[in-house]
Amino acid sequence: MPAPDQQTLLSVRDLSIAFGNNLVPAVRNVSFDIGREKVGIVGESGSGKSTTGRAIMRLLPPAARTTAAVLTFNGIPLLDASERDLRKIRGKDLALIMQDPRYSLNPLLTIGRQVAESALLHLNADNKSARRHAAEMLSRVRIADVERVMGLYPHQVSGGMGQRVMIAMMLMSKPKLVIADEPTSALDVSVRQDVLKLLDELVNENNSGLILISHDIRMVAAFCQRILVMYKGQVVETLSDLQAATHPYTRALIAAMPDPRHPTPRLKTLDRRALEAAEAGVR
Ligand SMILES: Nc1ncnc2c1ncn2[C@@H]1O[C@H](COP(=O)(O)OP(=O)(O)OP(=O)(O)O)[C@@H](O)[C@H]1O
Repeated sequence: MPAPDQQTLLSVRDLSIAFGNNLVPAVRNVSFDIGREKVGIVGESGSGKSTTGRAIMRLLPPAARTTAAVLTFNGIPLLDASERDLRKIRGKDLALIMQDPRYSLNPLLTIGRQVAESALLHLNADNKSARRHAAEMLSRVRIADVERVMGLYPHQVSGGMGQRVMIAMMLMSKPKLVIADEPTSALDVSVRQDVLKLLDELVNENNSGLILISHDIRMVAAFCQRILVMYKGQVVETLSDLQAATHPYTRALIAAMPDPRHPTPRLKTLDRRALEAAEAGVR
């Protein structure tokens, strides 16, 4: 019997997704398992990372045709689940943190009200204890002056603070699995590392699984035990150490990201021709 934290939370086998009449699928035969561990999905823009994350949440638009041999979360086959079942899973056991808190927070509700609503919904709390849970969770994400911030509207807080609020809301229910889709790319560079560290800390504390989606392979490597590299909708390589990268696309991604230990004046750009040639050689 595997140790509890090795148990599979999410199983994905041969996940493929096509949009509308497009013959080329945006995601092709993606397979992986994840337990209570941190797994990164990396790739350039358009490689299919977000579409994969949204398919797991069952949040793709109706134009998306999703097929999979297996897509189960916590033993529940997600493709067969009703909208009612999905609503019970989302936000409670399976949480999504998106790129830009400005679009994920409700502009019409104060921060305090929306964080408290998350407690009302997922912790079975009454109004008074929901507000207390909200205040506790906001201090947990290192927001100083919680009472004042609870009275503010989303447009009155910075991007970094907005993302802390999102993290507080999403992690309130101690979800089994968190999907963070470019959680810091809309934020000022100076606060990115702090927000990631905070997310990492809370995921560790709750013993949740994490799927961290990003184009920044070095950043993902700093937080995740395993990295899936996506290229044109497929997983081309799975790594636990960047040094072990063999696929030319992965190497190109690594070379295209700044290494803080070895700053260089110019970064390499992806060499499309070499990649296409390598791909043709594989076929
Ligand atoms: N709603 C949609 N309708 C049609 N095509 C879509 C839709 N959503 C995504 N796609 C297509 O699916 C492919 C994969 O997009 P996806 O957003 O998953 O990539 P990504 O790797 O997450 O990139 P980014 O980092 O830019 O979000 C792209 O070719 C995109 O145009």
